[in-house]
Amino acid sequence: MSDTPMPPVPPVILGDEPGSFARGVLAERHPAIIRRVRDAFPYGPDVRRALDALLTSCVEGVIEPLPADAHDRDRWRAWGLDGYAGRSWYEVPWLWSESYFYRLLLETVGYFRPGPWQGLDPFRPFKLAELDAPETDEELAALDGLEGRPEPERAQALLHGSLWGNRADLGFRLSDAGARDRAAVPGLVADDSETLWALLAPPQAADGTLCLVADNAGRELIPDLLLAAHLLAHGRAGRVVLHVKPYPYYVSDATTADVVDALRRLTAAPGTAGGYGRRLWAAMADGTLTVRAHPFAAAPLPYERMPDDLRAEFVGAALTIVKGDLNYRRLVGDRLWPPTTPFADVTAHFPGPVVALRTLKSDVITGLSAGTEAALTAAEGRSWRTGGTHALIQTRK
Ligand SMILES: O=P(O)(O)OC[C@@]1(O)O[C@H](CO)[C@@H](O)[C@@H]1O
Repeated sequence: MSDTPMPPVPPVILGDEPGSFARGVLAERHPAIIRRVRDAFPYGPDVRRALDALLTSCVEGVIEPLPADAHDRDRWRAWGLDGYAGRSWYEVPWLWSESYFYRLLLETVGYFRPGPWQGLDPFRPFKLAELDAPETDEELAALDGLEGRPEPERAQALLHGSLWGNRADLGFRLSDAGARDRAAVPGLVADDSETLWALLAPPQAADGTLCLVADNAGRELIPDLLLAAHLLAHGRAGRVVLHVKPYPYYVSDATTADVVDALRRLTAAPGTAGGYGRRLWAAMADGTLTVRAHPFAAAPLPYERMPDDLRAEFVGAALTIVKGDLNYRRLVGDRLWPPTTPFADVTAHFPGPVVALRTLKSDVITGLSAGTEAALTAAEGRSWRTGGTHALIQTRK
């Protein structure tokens, strides 16, 4: 914790401000996602009608409750559903309305219901296209060039692979045609990687558990797994627990099925990548690498409100790495903090040392120096916050 007193806590972000990024996600990104899903599957007339109704509802309607027999209705009620049902999507916390949108989309396509579409990930075609892309082959082939380099250099390269892999967020790309082509800006807006490596220094780190809170599947998850394999192989972690989503979420968020797809992709790859894949497969088989899919991973709430069982897992970890933009919003609180608010202050609630690896794709930001904030704003106005071209590594010991 820093010594300076915390400034007043700003209110949570809502989607009601015209022209705001949050409103654009609700009014434009969500309808675009529904259309893409509708086009990607030969759903029958009932599902199509339901998707059309959801599209209308999420743009101009109100939040509908879950069906009375939904398996997780009580959970969503505990997460605030009763207070928000019947209200406009735009006037409740943005984090909540986004999360609930994905839950309702799964309801609409019959993901949780006994029937032909049960368990079929509506985002799977997009995830597979990403995994099969030639760019993935190129990224895997680049591992051969790292062989023989000193270990710290390889570790740093894999850390950056995992960090910048966070640009591969399909929700972001599906609704922002230019996102893929915009160049990443190599300089990080915050870089605590030295502290991160100190926390993962061998030999002490070799006994510790690393929690890796994953974000996107495919081209983000593969470098996450490569980083995990490297840390295990070099005494920087004794055990890795990979936290994924319990069901499809935010289009490309990783589930257990996506971990398996990524591992199969790796094991089938030639050269160095295939070796990483086989070691990771063996690590899952012997329990050195485990996967967790806690319901709270897809909760519409900040991590400050995590349940005790999940808290206990993070308490036991030597370090937790939290990937991505949404997890960052949940970690620091989905609020328009003054950008110089210390990261250590807003993550003081987190049980144990924590590192955020994130490309900037929403308005939330903390932990910048005044000079960095001023330079970014002078050069780009507000777009540096949401364009996905900047990244950060922030640590709280
Ligand atoms: O968490 P990720 O994959 O890095 O990004 C998720 C994201 O695209 O979705 C949200 C808006 O829908 C934003 O927080 C962010 O831009």
